[in-house]
Amino acid sequence: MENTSHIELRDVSHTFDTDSGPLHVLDKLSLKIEKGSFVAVVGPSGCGKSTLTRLVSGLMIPQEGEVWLGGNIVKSPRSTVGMAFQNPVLLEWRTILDNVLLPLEIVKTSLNQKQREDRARELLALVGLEGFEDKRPSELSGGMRQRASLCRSLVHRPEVLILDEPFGALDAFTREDLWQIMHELRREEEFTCLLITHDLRESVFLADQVIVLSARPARTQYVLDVKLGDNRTLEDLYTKKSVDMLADLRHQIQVAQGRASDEVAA
Ligand SMILES: Nc1ncnc2c1ncn2[C@@H]1O[C@H](COP(=O)(O)OP(=O)(O)OP(=O)(O)O)[C@@H](O)[C@H]1O
Repeated sequence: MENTSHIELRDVSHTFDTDSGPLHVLDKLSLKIEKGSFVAVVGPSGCGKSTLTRLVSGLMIPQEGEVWLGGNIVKSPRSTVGMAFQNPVLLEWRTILDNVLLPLEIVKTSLNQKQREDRARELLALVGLEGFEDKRPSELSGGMRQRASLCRSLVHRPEVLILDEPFGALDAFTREDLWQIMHELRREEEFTCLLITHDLRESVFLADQVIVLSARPARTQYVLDVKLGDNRTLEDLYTKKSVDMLADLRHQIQVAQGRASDEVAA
C-alpha cells in the first residue's frame, strides 16, 4: 500500500501485562508525520508517550496495528533512528568525542576513522562544544552533556530523530539555549523529528505540529499546526499568536485530564 508519510501509526493498540493486571496504554492510535517535519507529542502523565517512541524506533512491536517508517513496517530496532533522552547517559570512561562517535562503531558506515572524527567534531562545533572534545562527561555542565548527547544521536545521520523529554531536567535558561541549538541543528541537518515533552512552550517553539494525546489508553485527541515561521525567536513566544496557541494546548491537556469540557474553547 502506498505510504507518503515518513512515520505513520495505523490503529496501534497496546496493553502491558503488569502485576496488577492488564494496562491498556494505546487505543487505536493513528498519526502521520511528514518527511522533514518536526512534531511534538504532549499528553497527560503516563498516557503512553514513551511507549510511542519505543514503537517508532522498533524497540517494541505493537500488539495491534502497524507502525510504518520510510515506507516499511517496523518489525525490529532501526539504525535509521537516532534517540536522545532526559538523561544523556554518556560513558564516563570515554571522552566527549568518543561518546559522540559511539553510534558509528555500531551502525554500518563507509566512513574511515578520520571522516568519522571530522563528522563528530563538525556536530560538536555546531552545538558550541568545540574545544571540549577531549573532556570527560563529568567535566561538563548538564546542558553541555545534553548537547553532546544530541550530537551522538545525529552522528550517523539518522533519518528520524526521537527526543524523549531531552530538556526536562535542565534549568529554564539552559533549556532555552538548547531549544535554539535544536533550531540550528535542524537548519544544518536533515531529519524528521518526534519530540516528547511536557513543556507546551517548548512544543510551540520547536515544532511544526503539536499532537495532544488523550489520557490512557491514548488516542490522538487534538492536532495543532504551529503557524510560526522557520526563523522563530524566543520573543515570538510572547506574541498574541503564540499565547493563543499555548492557551489552546493547555485547554486540550485539561480536557485530556478530564478537568475541562472539550466544548469550551480556551
Ligand atoms: N514495559 C512495561 N511494562 C508494564 N508497564 C509499562 C511498561 N512500560 C510502560 N508501562 C506503563 O505504561 C504506562 C505508559 O507509560 P509511558 O512511559 O509510555 O507513559 P508516558 O506518557 O511517557 O509517561 P510520562 O508522561 O510520565 O513520562 C505507564 O503507566 C507505565 O508505568
